[in-house]
Amino acid sequence: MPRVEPRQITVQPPITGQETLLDVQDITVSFDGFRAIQNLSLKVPRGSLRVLIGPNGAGKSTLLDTIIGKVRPVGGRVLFAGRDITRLPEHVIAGLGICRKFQAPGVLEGLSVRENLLLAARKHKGVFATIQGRPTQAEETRVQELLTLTGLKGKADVSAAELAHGEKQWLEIAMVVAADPELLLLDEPTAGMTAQETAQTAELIRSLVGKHTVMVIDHDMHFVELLQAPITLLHQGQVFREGDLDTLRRDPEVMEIYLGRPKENAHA
Ligand SMILES: Nc1ncnc2c1ncn2[C@@H]1O[C@H](COP(=O)(O)OP(=O)(O)OP(=O)(O)O)[C@@H](O)[C@H]1O
Repeated sequence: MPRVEPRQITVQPPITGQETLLDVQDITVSFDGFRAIQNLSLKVPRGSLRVLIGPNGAGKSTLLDTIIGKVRPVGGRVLFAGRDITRLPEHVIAGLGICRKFQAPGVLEGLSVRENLLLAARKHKGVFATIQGRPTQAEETRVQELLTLTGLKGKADVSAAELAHGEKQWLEIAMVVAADPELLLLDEPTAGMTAQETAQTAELIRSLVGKHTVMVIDHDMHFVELLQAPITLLHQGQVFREGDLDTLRRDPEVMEIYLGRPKENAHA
C-alpha cells in the first residue's frame, strides 16, 4: 500500500461559540528518539464530545497519556481550562478534573452495584472511603443519579460479579462519573460488547455531554457513527483530518489510511 504522508489541516472548531476546555498545542512525544506524536494540536470545546480514531500506532493512547501527565512531551504544551498542565504531576491533573476510565478503581465484584457506586462517590470526597455507615441524603441522591445514568436501577442490589460484560463497563463509567470529572477520557469503552450494549453505551456517553466534556477512542465505526460527534483522525502521530464521519468517509485518503482497512475496522 502506498504510504500517504500525513498533512496538518486547518479545521474550524466543530462546535463554535464555545469556550475551549482542552487545548493541546503543538506537542511532540518521543520514545527513545521515536516520535510517537509530532507537532500535534487539538482543541476540544467545553461540554462537547470528541471521538479519536486512527490506525494502530497512530498515537491515540499516547495523546491521552500526555493529557493525563503519564507521558511528558518534549515539545508543546497542554492547556486545561486555560491553565498549563504540561508539567504537573498525574495526581494533580486528576484533581483538576481530568479522569481516564482505566484510572477508575476497578469494580469490586464482592459488592453490589449500589455499594460500588456509593464507594466511588465517597472516594471522590476522601481517599479512605469505605461503604460502612448509612449513606447521607446527598450520597443517596448521587447513587440514584448514577443508577439512572447507567440504566442499572433494576440491578442496584445485584452483586457486581453477576453483571454482564456491558453492564460492568457502564458501572465502571459511572464510577468515574462519580468523581464528577470535567474531562472524561474513555479508551475503547465498547471492547467486547454486543451490538445492543454498544448502542446503549453510545447513548450513555451522549447523555454525559454538556455537563462533562468527553473524549473517546474507539475503532468500532458503528459505535463512532452512533456517537454523532466530531472526529479527529490521527495518523503517524499527527492530526490527519477532523470532521464528521460522512465527510471523512468521502475522503479517499482517509479511506486509504484507515476506514478502508477491514482488519482494524470491521464495521466501517
Ligand atoms: N512506552 C513506549 N515506548 C516506546 N514506544 C511506545 C511507547 N508507547 C507507545 N509507543 C509507540 O508509539 C506509537 C503510538 O502508540 P499508541 O499506543 O499511542 O498508538 P494508538 O493509536 O493508541 O494505537 P492502538 O490503536 O493500537 O492502541 C506506536 O508506534 C507505539 O509502538
